[in-house]
Amino acid sequence: MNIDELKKVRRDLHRIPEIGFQEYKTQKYLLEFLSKLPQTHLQIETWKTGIFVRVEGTKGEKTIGYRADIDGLPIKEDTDLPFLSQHIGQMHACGHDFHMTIALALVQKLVFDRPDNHVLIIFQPAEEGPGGALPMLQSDTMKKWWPDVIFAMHIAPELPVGTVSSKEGLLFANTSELFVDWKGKGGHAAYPHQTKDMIVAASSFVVELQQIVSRMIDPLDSAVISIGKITGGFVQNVIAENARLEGTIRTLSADTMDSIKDKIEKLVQAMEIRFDCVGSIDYGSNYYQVWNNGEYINQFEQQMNQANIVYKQADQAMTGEDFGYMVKEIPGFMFWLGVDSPYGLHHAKINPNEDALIVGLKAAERMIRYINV
Ligand SMILES: CC(=O)N[C@@H](CCC[C@H](N)C(=O)O)C(=O)O
Repeated sequence: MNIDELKKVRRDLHRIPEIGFQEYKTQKYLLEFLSKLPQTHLQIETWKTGIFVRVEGTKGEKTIGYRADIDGLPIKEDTDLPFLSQHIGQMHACGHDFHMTIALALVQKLVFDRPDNHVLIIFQPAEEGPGGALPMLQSDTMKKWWPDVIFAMHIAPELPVGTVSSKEGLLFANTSELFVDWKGKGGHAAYPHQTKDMIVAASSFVVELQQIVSRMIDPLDSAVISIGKITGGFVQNVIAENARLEGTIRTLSADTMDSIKDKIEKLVQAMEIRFDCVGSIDYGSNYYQVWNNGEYINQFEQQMNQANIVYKQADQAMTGEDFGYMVKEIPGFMFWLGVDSPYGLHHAKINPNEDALIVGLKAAERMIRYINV
């Protein structure tokens, strides 16, 4: 695909974002694209809303895995792009439209100019939640086509086009979702003493929560607790009987994650006593950290230098990625692809520079053809 074809595919996909495990139109689009390629050395198997694509290598000694995530986010797009999301309230605000486009272009290149090794391209649903990587990893198709090495990319709005970035060891954090439901007693807004106000309980809890990271975690360690959504109540003059908080916890180690969860549980108990209410915690989905293999990061840096793509040393980030489960089981790595957008990941105005599609394709293809397994 040339840049115009890459842009077209990216824009088609950008128009139809779908959240985790509902990527039906996305899967259909991907399958239609793949069905138009010569099928002789191509094997395609669907898994839920995801797809496994295997390109048979000419020598076939090893299998190189490459993973692209395919889901969008429940965000209302706030751009004036002509290819704006057609699904109101859903958006590719994390670059998965880029990731898929590059993966499709990669398959196309590889079927016309086959590599020595086999290649397994994984179109994975539900990266933003509840997580498709772990169940895909455990699937029969994955076991049958198990790769010897695996890698993936993620767009980086803060990096210029022409740049990639990564590091050995920990790249992305351990994550856990956090949902807390509060149940008290509703009533008339003028008679608060007859109620158990869950707006006040939930608000106090959010404020107290901030002190776990700032006062109870070693400042030389790092952690994040963010609440992204609060719901509760029905109308301005009725005290809310229920409230719900939705957030996420990020840590650099599994031990710190356990310690934070323990502190959150104690805080909920304390709030139950203070507000005479019931708090219930659900940790939703948890992602294992992304740990990059040092040997492959060295190779990646060398290959990028030879391809005239600028390689920068990355810092570890508090983003999460269920790709962490894949590199836990299979040696590999993840890297950032510079897309130069003033708005960051998960922002309703993010608009990555499409020139980066060529760079991402070149970087991925180079690794697939030249990685030394
Ligand atoms: C790359 C990226 O932005 N990933 C997401 C993963 C979210 C996992 C889960 N829903 C959670 O919030 O813990 C991220 O927000 O980092």
